[in-house]
Amino acid sequence: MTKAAPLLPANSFRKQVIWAVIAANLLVGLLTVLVLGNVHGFGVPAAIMTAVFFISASLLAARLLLRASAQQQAGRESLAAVKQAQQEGERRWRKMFDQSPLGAAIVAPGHGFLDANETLCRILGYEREELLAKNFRDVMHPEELPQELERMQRLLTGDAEHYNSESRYLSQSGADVWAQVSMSLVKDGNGQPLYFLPLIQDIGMRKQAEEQINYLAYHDALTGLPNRQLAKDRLDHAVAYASREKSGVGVLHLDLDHFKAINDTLGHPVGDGLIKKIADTLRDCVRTTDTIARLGGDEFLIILANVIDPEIISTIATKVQETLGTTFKVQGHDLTTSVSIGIAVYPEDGKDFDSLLKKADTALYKAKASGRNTYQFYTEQMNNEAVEYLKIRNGLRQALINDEFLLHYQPQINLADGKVVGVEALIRWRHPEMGILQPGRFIAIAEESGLIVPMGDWALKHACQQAVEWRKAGLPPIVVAVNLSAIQFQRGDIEKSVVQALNESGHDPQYLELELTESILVQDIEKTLEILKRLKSMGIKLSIDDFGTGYSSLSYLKRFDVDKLKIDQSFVRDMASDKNDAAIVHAIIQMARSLNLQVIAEGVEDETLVAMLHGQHCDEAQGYHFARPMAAAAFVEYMENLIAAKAIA
Ligand SMILES: Nc1nc2c(ncn2[C@@H]2O[C@H](COP(=O)(O)O[C@H]3[C@@H](O)[C@H](n4cnc5c(=O)[nH]c(N)nc54)O[C@@H]3COP(=O)(O)O)[C@@H](O)[C@H]2O)c(=O)[nH]1
Repeated sequence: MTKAAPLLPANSFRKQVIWAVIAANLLVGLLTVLVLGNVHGFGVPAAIMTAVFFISASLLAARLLLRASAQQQAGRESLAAVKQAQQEGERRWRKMFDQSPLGAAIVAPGHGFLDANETLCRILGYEREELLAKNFRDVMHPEELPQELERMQRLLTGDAEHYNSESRYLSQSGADVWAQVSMSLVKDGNGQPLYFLPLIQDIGMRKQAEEQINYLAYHDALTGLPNRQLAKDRLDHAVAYASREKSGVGVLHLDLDHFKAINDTLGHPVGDGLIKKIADTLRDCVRTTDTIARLGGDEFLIILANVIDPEIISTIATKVQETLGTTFKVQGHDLTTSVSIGIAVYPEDGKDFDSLLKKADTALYKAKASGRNTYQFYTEQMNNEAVEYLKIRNGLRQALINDEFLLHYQPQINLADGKVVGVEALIRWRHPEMGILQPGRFIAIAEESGLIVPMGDWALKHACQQAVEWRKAGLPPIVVAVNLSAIQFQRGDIEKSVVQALNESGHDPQYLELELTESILVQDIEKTLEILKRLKSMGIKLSIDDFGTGYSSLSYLKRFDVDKLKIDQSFVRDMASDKNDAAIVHAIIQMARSLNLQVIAEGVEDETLVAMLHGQHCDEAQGYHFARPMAAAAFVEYMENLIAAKAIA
């Protein structure tokens, strides 16, 4: 607009000239009328006609002149406007180029820099002159160069018009610069390449965030070790490599023994500290080509790649056990731990992560079950056991809902007069597929899952109800002994369960005996003492089961005010042939007598044992010699037979 302003005076001057011409023509017209009319003798009309013609012609000429002038003027104006617009466009483009938040450059088809804006200089860390002295190839990352040149070549050959890519560049200091590039090729009117126009956005922050997210997705936050996802990836690679090289892969599943106790007693920060130290220690046990991963909690995974001699797996397992067997100092605590290891091997035990880990897990379970601090290779036999284990574990909850449990009762005999003084209630499971299962098959699993609590409540309730029914059926009053698990003391409300079982059934507490294991008495002693005191005050009897196999401490016998010791059947069974067992049984009976406790021997299978126990003044006995555990109805029959036999005698 500033350049258009001087056109106006020229325009009005031109109009003034034209109007002057018209005025002159009019004047000439008038003079013509006067001269022709007066001098040459034209008649007035003819003179007027001539003048009118003259004037009209003048006016027409003036109009044409004016129009032509206006058109000429407009042409000149539009040319100037185009020029002005062009200049304006260039100015805008330059401003955009210079001030763009994107790095921009003009690069010759031969890759030399023709121009570069401030942002690009800043992204790459160059002064403008320095950058313009470079070639575009100089700032490309060597690893990206071949692809990037190929893409640019495609623009030159017309195979592509434009491309976007994420590429690495090199900054002036040699650091990697991640950028999003949008590249176009500008051509002239004949389609000949003029220059490349790359627009470059620094995406370093985004890449950093992506890398961080990626790292977290594949690593354990506490130890920095690969997590399960990355372990799977590494195992897949190790298996692919081993398959090409005809070698093996060892998968070692580690689980720390009794780690929970450290967490529970010293707190989670100490537990975490120990896990970190163990992770560091494990790193030193294997080659850099092997993988140590943390699967969570106290579980680790070692992947031994390219195993040529399988012996190496045992060697590493032993090394790991020995190394982790040392003392770790964590927050001022000296901690010792041990580890159980389950091992599966590619290709024998599986070909993928899931099957190898599953088998290593099965072997780990076996290692735990066989006393911990050991390692076990997977065997097919373990698989059968694992399948059964899972079947039982999954079926237990349903068994409670479907009322699949039942109690059998084994008589307890007074050795002095041969009378039945009690029964032990022993649980069984009528499994829908596997038939009647003995407690040895499922009690430990029920303890592990916590289901022993509702199962124990069920046994208490049904044993009390049964005792009441027997009384109603006319049997003499006898004590019913119910086994309790340590887990019922830890996780359940045993006092409430007992009271409820007694109240609901109406059973006399004097005829209820609770069989406790020694492990119950050594856990949370003060709390257990209080509970047992209250139960005893109700008239309930307490016996200690499997006596001799545990801590066998005299102090707790006194403190807990128990009524009876039950000598474990492992001593009773062989006491006739094994002097040591005989001595242990004798010592337990003597100790019980001196503490004024009743004593019962379990596992009595023959008359010789009965005679020996009677001779040593053992109070009671239980075993196959008298009767096997039996169903409630069978017990009624058993008792009626006994009573009838006595009556006849
Ligand atoms: N927490 C709970 N534990 C329970 C419950 N019911 C049972 N159990 C525990 O299971 C253990 C195994 O019981 P079971 O398989 O029934 O075996 C008992 C007897 O059948 C067996 N026994 C008895 N006499 C003999 C014999 O002469 N020879 C021989 N080889 N075995 C015999 O001993 C088991 C009784 O042992 P105990 O309890 O130590 O007296 C069992 O030990 C219970 O701990 C339950 O409801 N809850």
